[in-house]
Amino acid sequence: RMLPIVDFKQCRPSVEASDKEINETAKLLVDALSTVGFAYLKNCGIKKETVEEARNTADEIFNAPTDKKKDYVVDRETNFGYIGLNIEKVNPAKPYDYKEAFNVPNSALDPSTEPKWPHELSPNFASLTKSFMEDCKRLSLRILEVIAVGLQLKDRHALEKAHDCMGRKNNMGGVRYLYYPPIKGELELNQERLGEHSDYGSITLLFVDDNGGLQIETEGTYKDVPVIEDTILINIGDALEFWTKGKLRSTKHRVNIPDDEVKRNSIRRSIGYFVFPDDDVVINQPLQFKGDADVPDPVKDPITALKYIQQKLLVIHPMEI
Ligand SMILES: O=C(O)CCC(=O)C(=O)O
Ligand SMILES: [Fe+2]
Repeated sequence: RMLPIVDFKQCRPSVEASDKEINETAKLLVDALSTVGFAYLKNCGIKKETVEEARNTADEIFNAPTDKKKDYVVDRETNFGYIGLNIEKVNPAKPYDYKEAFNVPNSALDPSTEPKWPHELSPNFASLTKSFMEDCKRLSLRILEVIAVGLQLKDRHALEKAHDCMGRKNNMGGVRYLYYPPIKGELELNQERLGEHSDYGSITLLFVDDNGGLQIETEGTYKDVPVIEDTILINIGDALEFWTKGKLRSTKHRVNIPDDEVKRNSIRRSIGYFVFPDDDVVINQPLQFKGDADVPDPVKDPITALKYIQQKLLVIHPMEI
């Protein structure tokens, strides 16, 4: 097994943990995230049923006829909505991804916005997604605190403070439902279900189903990440790798098209909860570690999370379905 399993039982959002317990978990988690860049999280506090419900309500969208789904095609301004099969390349050097997706960015939860929720296709999608995102936010803030402890930051709440807008506007994170249909017809050479990429943000919570198929790059080759029941996956994104000057590792990963007939004919589903620093967080401002001298001056050439991530997004151009 390549990825460590980190038991989050003592650190779950609703639990009062002792410093000793937090420190132990923090060490294991940061060890994993600074080497492999991925870890399994056990006892994360989000119920299996909650994830199942969210998945099932998203299935109602994916199972709708194509012309219905077209009504909810992703809005390029807000990033809210549906992305069809063979539309997006997360690896621009590869053919289109053999996947469908539905994006719900954090801004969709802001009271000031009116996203076009697909009530007609899935009546409970909006409410279940909102409460799922609320759960993910709580867990993510807790994980950020534990990571800050593991990194020995001067202020153990420094990372949480940089994510204050999670779940509303001015933060590029959000949830993405992924739906990988059975493989049919001609494929392009080297086509994947999801091309090689690293995530852009701080951390990602990944909820995969039982089908397997995720692979991560280790020492130049892609290796299968086995499914472990009752765990979720967590990984580091580019912005946090950049901010920590490489202490935490953003590892490339993909979902390949399986050779196995049964797997090719199965639907695979996953949900990613993407955590990003708030838009205005300056991620080239060095983090402060315990023992560091006094607070340094603000950098002269600030790179905000928004600027950093927008630059990365330029390489992906979703088209109309
Ligand atoms: O579907 C998966 O397991 C991986 C999803 C992923 O890596 C992503 O959406 O960034
Ligand atoms: Fe990813």
